[in-house]
Order: sequence, then C-alpha cells, then structure tokens
Amino acid sequence: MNAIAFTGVAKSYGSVRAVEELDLTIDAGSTVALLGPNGAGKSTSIGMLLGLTRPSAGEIRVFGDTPDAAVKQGRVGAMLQDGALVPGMTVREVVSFVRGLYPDPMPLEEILTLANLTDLAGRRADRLSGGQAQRVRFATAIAGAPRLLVLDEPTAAMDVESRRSFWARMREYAASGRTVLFATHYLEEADENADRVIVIARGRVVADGTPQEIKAAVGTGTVRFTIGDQPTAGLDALPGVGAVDVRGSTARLHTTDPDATVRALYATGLRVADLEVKGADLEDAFLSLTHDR
Ligand SMILES: Nc1ncnc2c1ncn2[C@@H]1O[C@H](COP(=O)(O)OP(=O)(O)OP(=O)(O)O)[C@@H](O)[C@H]1O
Repeated sequence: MNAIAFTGVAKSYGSVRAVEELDLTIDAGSTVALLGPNGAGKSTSIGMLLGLTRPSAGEIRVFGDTPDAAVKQGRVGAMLQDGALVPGMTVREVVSFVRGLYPDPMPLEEILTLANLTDLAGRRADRLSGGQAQRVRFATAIAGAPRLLVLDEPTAAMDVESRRSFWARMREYAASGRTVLFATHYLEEADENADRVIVIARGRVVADGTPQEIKAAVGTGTVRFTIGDQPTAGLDALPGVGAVDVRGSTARLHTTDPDATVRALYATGLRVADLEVKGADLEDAFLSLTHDR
C-alpha cells in the first residue's frame, strides 16, 4: 500500500511557483529523504502533505485518505522547522499533553526513552538547548505512535553528536514498519538514513533513487578547472564523471572517482589550468541536475 501519493501537485504563492508538478508515491514502511537546496519546495510539499496548506493543483493521498482525514485519525506525526514549546511546562507535561490528543498513543515512558528525554523529563521545556528542544519536538511527533512520521530538517539545530544520536533513534522508530519522510540539505544524512532519496530543486523532482544511485549521479567529488574556450566534448565520458557543468571559462566535473577523473583529464591533452579537487558540492550538483533537465 502507498503511504503517500502526490498526483500532479503544484503550489503557487502569487507569482512564486513553490512546487511545479510533483508526481510521486511512497511505499508504506520505507524511509525516504527529500533532499534539496534552500527554496526547493521541501517545506511547501510537507505542509501540503500535512494538510496545513492546500495544493493549487493536483491531489494528495495519505494512506488512501485526504491529508486532513489521515491527520485527524492520528496516523501522521510531524516535526516541523519551528514550533515553540509551551512555556512553563516540563518536558514530561508537554509530552503527556500531546500524547493525550491521540486515540492510541505510545506509553509515556517509551516515548521519553525513544527520544532520549528520560533524564530531562523534569526540566522546563522552554529552557532547553536547541538540540534538546529538538528532542522534545521529536517526542511530540512520535507521541501518537503515527504510521507516518514527517520530519522537516530535524537536525538543523544539533551538533554532530546529537545528530548521530537523533538518527539512531529515528531508525529505531522506523524499524517497526513505520513510514518516515524527512527533508534535509545534506546528502550524507539522506545516504545514511534513507532507503530512497528524492532530490528536488526549484519545485521539481530532479532525481529519485537509492542513496547509491543518487551518489553516483551527483558524484562524491568535484574536479574544477579553467577550460577557457577549448572544446568540452568527451568530458562526460571520463571515468567516474556523472555530470559536467561548464559556466564561463570554468568546467566542473561531478565524479565518483576524482583520482581517476584527474588522471584521464590530463591524458586528454587539454590545457588544464587552476585545477581544484573538492568533496561533493551539493549546491553545484543540484544546479547541474537542474540544468540537465
Ligand atoms: N507562504 C509563502 N508565501 C510566499 N512564498 C513562499 C511561501 N512559502 C514558501 N514560499 C516560497 O516557495 C519556495 C519554496 O519554499 P520552501 O520553503 O518550500 O523550500 P524548502 O525547500 O523547504 O527550503 P528550505 O530548505 O530553505 O527550508 C521559495 O521560493 C519560498 O520563498
């Protein structure tokens, strides 16, 4: 069964086309990353999925129902980018209040354990660090034991250690057959935590596949050099190269094997100046994926 189905979904705000035309289905039980740069349309898509805002065109189904119906039945939990925590309440009070809103919630202690909040349960929720507050938001998102968990850039306020621990807990939740959809800017997060990665840029899907397929398409590194007015034909056939992006006199090769690409590049006989090899620059990769379309 599909957990999520978007059919021809578009959303405009005046003249801004936040989502162009989204057609996608997500299987129940999968963990899917929505990967894209700022302004790609991730939050808008999530907002529509949760019934917070209506599409300008097209249709969305969540477990076969409208988003509103699915949310009302307590089948969907969400952790959004902002969302103030009620002032003056302890962590335990906040979580147990939210839990009380659902027909079939998870036991309180289980929520606190899963969100790593047992030690903070007596603390005031509005006086926590950014990363701790994110754990409370995660707890409120899973409180109703939702079949679909939606997370919009959940680790934005977290340091490296908190991120690692957060994703371990998310995977634990997902392991029980639940569906998870999360938005992120980071390819590593998508790679490590999702079975499927949907890359969106400028309101459209530009790539969709397993993390391995996406990494092969965007490359794990970038080889940049000044090509001047020399011909660019054949650069895309160099070993490892998935995409070529030439802007002005600069060429960027997105590659899965920068060493092999550089060796082969010198063997072409091109005059290569200002060579620079970097780890994958997603922003560049997104741009070239968007250009390719
Ligand atoms: N309420 C709104 N009114 C007008 N424009 C909006 C509104 N919400 C979003 N937009 C615009 O729609 C586009 C998509 O924004 P959205 O927030 O969905 O992107 P995003 O991928 O979530 O970005 P980020 O990673 O920065 O959160 C952007 O151009 C944004 O400025």
